Amino acid sequence: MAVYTEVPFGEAAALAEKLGLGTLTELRGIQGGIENTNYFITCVTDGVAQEHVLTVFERLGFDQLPFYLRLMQHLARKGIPVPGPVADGSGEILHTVQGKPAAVVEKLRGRSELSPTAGHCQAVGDMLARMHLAGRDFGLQQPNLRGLNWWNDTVPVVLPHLAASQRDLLTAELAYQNHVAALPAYTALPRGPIHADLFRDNVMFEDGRLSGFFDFYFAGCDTFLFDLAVCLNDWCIVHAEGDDDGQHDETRAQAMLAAYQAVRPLTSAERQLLPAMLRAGALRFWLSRLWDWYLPRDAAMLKPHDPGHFERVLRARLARLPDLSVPLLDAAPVTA
Ligand SMILES: Nc1ncnc2c1ncn2[C@@H]1O[C@H](COP(=O)(O)OP(=O)(O)O)[C@@H](O)[C@H]1O
Ligand SMILES: N[C@@H](CCOP(=O)(O)O)C(=O)O
Repeated sequence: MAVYTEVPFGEAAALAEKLGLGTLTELRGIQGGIENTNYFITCVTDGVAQEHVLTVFERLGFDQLPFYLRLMQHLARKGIPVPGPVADGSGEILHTVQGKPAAVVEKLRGRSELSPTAGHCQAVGDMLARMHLAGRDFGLQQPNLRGLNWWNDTVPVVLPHLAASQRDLLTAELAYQNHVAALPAYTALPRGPIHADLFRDNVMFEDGRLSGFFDFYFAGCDTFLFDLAVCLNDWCIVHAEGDDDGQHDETRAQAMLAAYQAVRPLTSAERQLLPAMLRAGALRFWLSRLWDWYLPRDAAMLKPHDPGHFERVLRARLARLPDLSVPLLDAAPVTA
């Protein structure tokens, strides 16, 4: 668990009261997560206890946060199961805790599904496509802050820590992704607000049904295809504790792709660039994990993710392109 900022009970209680949540009775640091400080807060009003999540943002600034919080609000209002941020009396959803930006959002029901079936992947593909459609008329713009520019800036920072074969792979893949970004097909890819980190631990299921997407704090405007590739790389691979080889599980991958396409069919440019985006998704998380690993921040409890996993995923995407031939669908696309 990462608790970078210890929040005094009194300060959390004052915020809860300001937000009309009632009397704070419990403030509990959350297991899991790596980026921000998170607490479950329990508040009581008229004898009824309700839980929310208090997030103190560690890297994102006051100027960047309205994009994420308003996006969550926008999607929640459009029926996408996303935790809505709690506003104060004046409608403000961005707050301050320990001098840092903070938000309080609804607590989703359910739990993460770390060993997903094809059914779970189907549910995620369906909701991901609905989310992409629902985000098309969102008014704020912000780039994916962990996109190509960040990769170009960060690769030189981690290279000195790596073995020669890793340096070669990272450098070559970065060059390839810069090449892809300049292709006309890439420019033609449909774009909009994307989650950009929709891993298994950022989705909740309750009684087998998808109950929500959360952790939008890596979201940004980017290609929908990148978002889908990030999901395929996490939800639809053969997971073997400690020694996975990054290979796709074809059944789950097809389930996710088919469900996504039943809502928003991929364009020809997207079909063409899916393999490149699978590589991009692997590069993105290999790089951020290397960065967290070799340049760690102080946290009360923090378990960095294994960078080697995404190195294996990237090598697997290079060695064998998965058979992700996109099935032709009869289903009429859903419009938002
Ligand atoms: N809205 C929410 N509803 C329920 N649980 C949540 C919610 N937000 C966060 N959590 C819990 O907190 C953990 C860490 O949150 P996460 O957003 O992944 O952290 P980080 O901000 O560090 O990325 C999650 O694994 C989940 O258990
Ligand atoms: N999903 C990323 C890490 C991002 O942090 P989290 O808060 O979603 O755990 C990864 O697995 O590297």
